[in-house]
Amino acid sequence: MSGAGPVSGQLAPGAAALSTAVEARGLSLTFETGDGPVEALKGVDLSIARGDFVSFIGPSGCGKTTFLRCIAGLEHPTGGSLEVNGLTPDAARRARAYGYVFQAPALLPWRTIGGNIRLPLEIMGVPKPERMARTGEVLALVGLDGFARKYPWQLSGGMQSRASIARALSFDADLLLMDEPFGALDEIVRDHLNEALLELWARTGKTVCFVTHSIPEAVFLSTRIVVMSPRPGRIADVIESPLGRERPLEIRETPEFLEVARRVREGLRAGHSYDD
Ligand SMILES: Nc1ncnc2c1ncn2[C@@H]1O[C@H](COP(=O)(O)OP(=O)(O)OP(=O)(O)O)[C@@H](O)[C@H]1O
Repeated sequence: MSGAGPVSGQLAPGAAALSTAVEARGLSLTFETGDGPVEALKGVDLSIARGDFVSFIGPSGCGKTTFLRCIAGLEHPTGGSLEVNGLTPDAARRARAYGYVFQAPALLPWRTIGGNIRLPLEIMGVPKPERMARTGEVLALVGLDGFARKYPWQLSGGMQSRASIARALSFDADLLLMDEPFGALDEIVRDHLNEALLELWARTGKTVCFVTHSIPEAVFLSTRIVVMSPRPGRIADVIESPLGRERPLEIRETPEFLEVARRVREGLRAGHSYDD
């Protein structure tokens, strides 16, 4: 993803001095269901530094999406504490502290790509000239210059993913929450978007929370990998990546990379993740 220069970071009021983007202490969320309580998260302790790229990996139902939704203020924890840029998740949401990229691109089919990207800005009441300028900037940032007037159906799956990332970047939040954004794409497109995402992260310095089911994707992208296990949803391991920030795709064949992948796999096994 190339084109525009880095965009100015916009933080929640008072957040500029903070070095921590997300701070969870003893975080729990139990859903009351017809079949009884479901402990989607239990006793989660995690501190995410600003500028980190943190991946969440674990089997279905271990609480990855629930944790992201708690950060976004879309679910409310039933225990513990959670701060986002030093604010409660609700206050952070109102301060537009994050951009959210969903599993599917979820672009409105009746709006052009530019129209989709501008939508959050329209809702925020950003003046039209600024909206147009921002749209151009973020499209360039994800490598989609010249596609503003196209409709979603005119773009490939990979380009739609880029467009949904551009939409999440439109109001320049310094935290990007990404819930398995590339899960439905073929491997070659996914490789390409992984490289593009790393480049974007390097250019913008944003904090990224990224959910994935793929060990190689988690290891390739992250500065830290959070391995989760289910029933109850909790953190089984947190792995600090020894890999540098410069990461060509070939790094996946190096002994260092394979060693991190092995540790992630071990963490998944220790959580009995794929055995039951
Ligand atoms: N709104 C809800 N009501 C009841 N239970 C829920 C709700 N949302 C999630 N759950 C349950 O909470 C647990 C954690 O779900 P969550 O979607 O966070 O897992 P996940 O790790 O993201 O899974 P996946 O990899 O399949 O997306 C699961 O058992 C799920 O069924």
